[in-house]
Amino acid sequence: MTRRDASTILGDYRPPRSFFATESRTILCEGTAAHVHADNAVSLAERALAALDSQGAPLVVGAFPFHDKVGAALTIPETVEVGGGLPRSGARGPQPPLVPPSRVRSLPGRAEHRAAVSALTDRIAATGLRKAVLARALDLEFAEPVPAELILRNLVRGNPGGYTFAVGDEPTLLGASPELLLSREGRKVRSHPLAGSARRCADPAEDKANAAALVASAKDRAEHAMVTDAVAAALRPFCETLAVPPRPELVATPTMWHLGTPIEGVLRDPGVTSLQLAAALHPTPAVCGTPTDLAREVIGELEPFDRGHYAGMVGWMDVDGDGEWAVTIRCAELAGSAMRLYAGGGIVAGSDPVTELDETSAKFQTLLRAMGLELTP
Ligand SMILES: C=C(O[C@H]1C=CC=C(C(=O)O)[C@@H]1O)C(=O)O
Repeated sequence: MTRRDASTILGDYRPPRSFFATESRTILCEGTAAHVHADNAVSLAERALAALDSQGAPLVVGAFPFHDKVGAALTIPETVEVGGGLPRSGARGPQPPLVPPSRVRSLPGRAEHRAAVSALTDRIAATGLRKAVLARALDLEFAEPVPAELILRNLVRGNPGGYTFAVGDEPTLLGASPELLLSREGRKVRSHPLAGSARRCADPAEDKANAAALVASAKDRAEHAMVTDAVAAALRPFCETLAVPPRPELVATPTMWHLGTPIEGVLRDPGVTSLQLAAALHPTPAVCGTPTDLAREVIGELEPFDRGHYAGMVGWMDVDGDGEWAVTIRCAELAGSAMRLYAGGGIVAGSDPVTELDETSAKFQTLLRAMGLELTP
């Protein structure tokens, strides 16, 4: 493992290398010493640790998809470069030289998404389902191959505080997630569940009013509480102490306001790894729902596309079990000149189809802005 300047590391990223950055750390991985395959998150966690031990490698990186059935592969890289946090301005950087896409298609269409939200609220009223996250995919087709490295640089620059990643090749998973699923450093564990959203506005008064309305919204607080409760319940058995603030705080990203709850715990058994803990949490109701099985079923029925790596987890783990795993949201999969963006929102009793459609449209802006595209999908 080599230490390098964070900006040099970012400059060196190009597919098929893997990149992952937080506020305080930048990681670039190259080559594949070994793949770690598993068909569920729990066995992936076990195999990853065994592979790190047997390879004598510093860390494992990669992404785990939403559905277990897709199967997951993490990579033990041949070389790893690590740096500190990247300078981030929050401003848009130089735009990638992209001409607008020749084709834009929402899956489902806007009217169909509103209809699906209505169908889901009916289901919530009639059954034991309390929440499910309904997503849209946005397919963009360009005349030329899209440069992943330019989009990544703008994602990093435009999302201070985000977990920025680029993993794999054909497709490359790219994104800037605001949500920490799990980090472990020694015995200290952290999670930062987010749920409950409002769009940011250029007009400061309107922006402030949106934030105030979000904090005051009983619907959003209920939607948020389901995630926090699930995360706390999953972590508690592993923890000697677990601090869960009683009320969420307002979290700002450049495109969205969210309700967020910073959770911190101290592990009972220091041998439990970050990936084992992340596997115990995944999928939280921030991307699936409550109860999990009913939500997964209704998502499969109502979403007309495969989530791929969207709504999974992405990150790294070292040989001591320390690591950081972000929830794979505000992301896209890029293959040559074709790109699929994903955005979803939690639906609960009282969710409004038009507001929910607008929320997904606002969430797409993380990627669209990084690509210099002005679209309101
Ligand atoms: C599922 C997504 O966001 C989650 C994270 C924050 C807020 C959310 C919400 O308010 O619905 C979602 O649970 C997404 O961005 O695709």
